[in-house]
Parts: sequence; C-alpha cells; structure tokens
Amino acid sequence: MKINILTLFPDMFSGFLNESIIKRALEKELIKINVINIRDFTFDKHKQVDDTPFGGGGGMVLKPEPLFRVLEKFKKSKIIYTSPQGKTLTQNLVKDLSKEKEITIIAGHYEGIDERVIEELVDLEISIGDYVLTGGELPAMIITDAISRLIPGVLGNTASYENDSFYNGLLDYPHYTRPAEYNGLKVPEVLLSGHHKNIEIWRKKESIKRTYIRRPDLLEKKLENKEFSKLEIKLLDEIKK
Ligand SMILES: CN(C)c1ccccc1CNc1ccc(C(N)=O)cn1
Repeated sequence: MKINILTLFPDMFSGFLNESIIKRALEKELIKINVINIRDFTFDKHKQVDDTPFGGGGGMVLKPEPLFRVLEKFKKSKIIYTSPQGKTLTQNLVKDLSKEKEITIIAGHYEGIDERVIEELVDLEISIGDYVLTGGELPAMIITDAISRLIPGVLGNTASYENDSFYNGLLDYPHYTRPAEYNGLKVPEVLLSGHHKNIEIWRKKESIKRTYIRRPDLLEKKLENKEFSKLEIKLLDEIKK
C-alpha cells in the first residue's frame, strides 16, 4: 500500500511518521508514505500556492495550477481530498480504501482548493466528521492511520483488528490488566477464570450491551444488514429483559 500526502505543511507529519506502529510499518516496508510539499510544484518567483477567492469574501483558495501539476504524477492512484464537504469516514470506507494499491490524499487548507481540481481530478472527497479544522493534515493522518492498521503485518501478532470495535459493527468490550484488584476495585471474575468460552461470551455480551446503551444506531444497522449471529441475538434478548 502506497500513500502519497500532498500538503503545504510537510513538517506536520514528522511525528506521525517517526513513532510507534506507523514507524515500524514503514521500516518493515509494509506501507510506503510519501509526503509532498505542494509548494515544490510552483514555478513562479513568489511560489504562490493560493490566491483570493473570485466573488470576494474572506480567506484564500489553493490555486489550480500547482495541484494539477503535482496530481499529474499521481493520476494512477485513487485521489482523495479531505474536507468538511466529503463523505463521512467509516470503518467500512477505511476497509475499502485499504484494498487500493496506491492512494493520494490532498490536505486542503485555507478555504479549500479550486473546485476545478475537485471536478477534474478528485475521486473521493472524505470528511472525518462534522467539525471544522484549520487544515486537512490531521484528517490525512487519520485516514492514513486507519488504513495502515488494516494492512497485514502492521499490527503484528499481539493486537489484531478482528476484535476492533466497528470491525464487527459493535463497540468494544471493557479491557482490564494487572493488578486484579486496585484501590478495592476488582476485575470481573470471569476474566480471571481461564474459562475461554465463558470469557468470549462475556465479552460479546458486554459489546452488545454497550452498543445497545451508547450507540443503538449501530445495532439497528447490524440488524438491518442481518449481520447478527444466533448467539448475538440470544445475548441481545437477555440484555433487553
Ligand atoms: C479550512 N477548512 C474548513 C477547509 C475547507 C475545505 C477543505 C479543507 C479545509 C481544512 N479543514 C478541514 C478539513 C477537513 C475536515 C473534516 N471534517 O474532515 C475539517 N476541516
């Protein structure tokens, strides 16, 4: 999986690329991340990347020329633009994107980019949620992070995404680690029992209970898509009693 990120602020990505799971995935060459400075694709004296909007109003808009030039190099990849006007990112969309060979993410800035770039070159506009940020760099990191962890080998053997919340359409169950009692607070007995089947059922029930309480919309969706196993239906009935 190769991810190109087009940005005006490449230095924002150094921490993201040099730490933890992403760093290890890059070292193992499981993914390749290429951060490109849009400004390198300006050839005028002032290296101008933005300009005032036609029609007036405040702010600046990213000019079409530098973006058309840089995107020429990546036209074989799926071109993504992060903006509040995009399709909201979900785990299913992440899963679909993780199957691409190469994607290029344009991190928007200022008031956005010239619409002609979107119309002509952008394959998918993505929003990470209904809120406004100073730039598209954090959304680009979030999309890159969410995709990378689905690439085989990136999470290593300890963590796996099969039990991810959202992976099975449910929220995650509660997690505990040593000590078994802390400040008089105990870990649920079943988790200390070593009884794997009971533990699995307890975790599944906790996931369904939490989803029922906190995100009934997710349960609805799972029911609509007929994605419930017989066990999950049984546990949901117990919870509803
Ligand atoms: C300055 N703005 C509003 C803007 C306008 C257009 C494009 C990019 C930006 C950069 N900001 C972003 C980007 C993405 C998201 C999101 N929800 O994915 C929120 N904000």
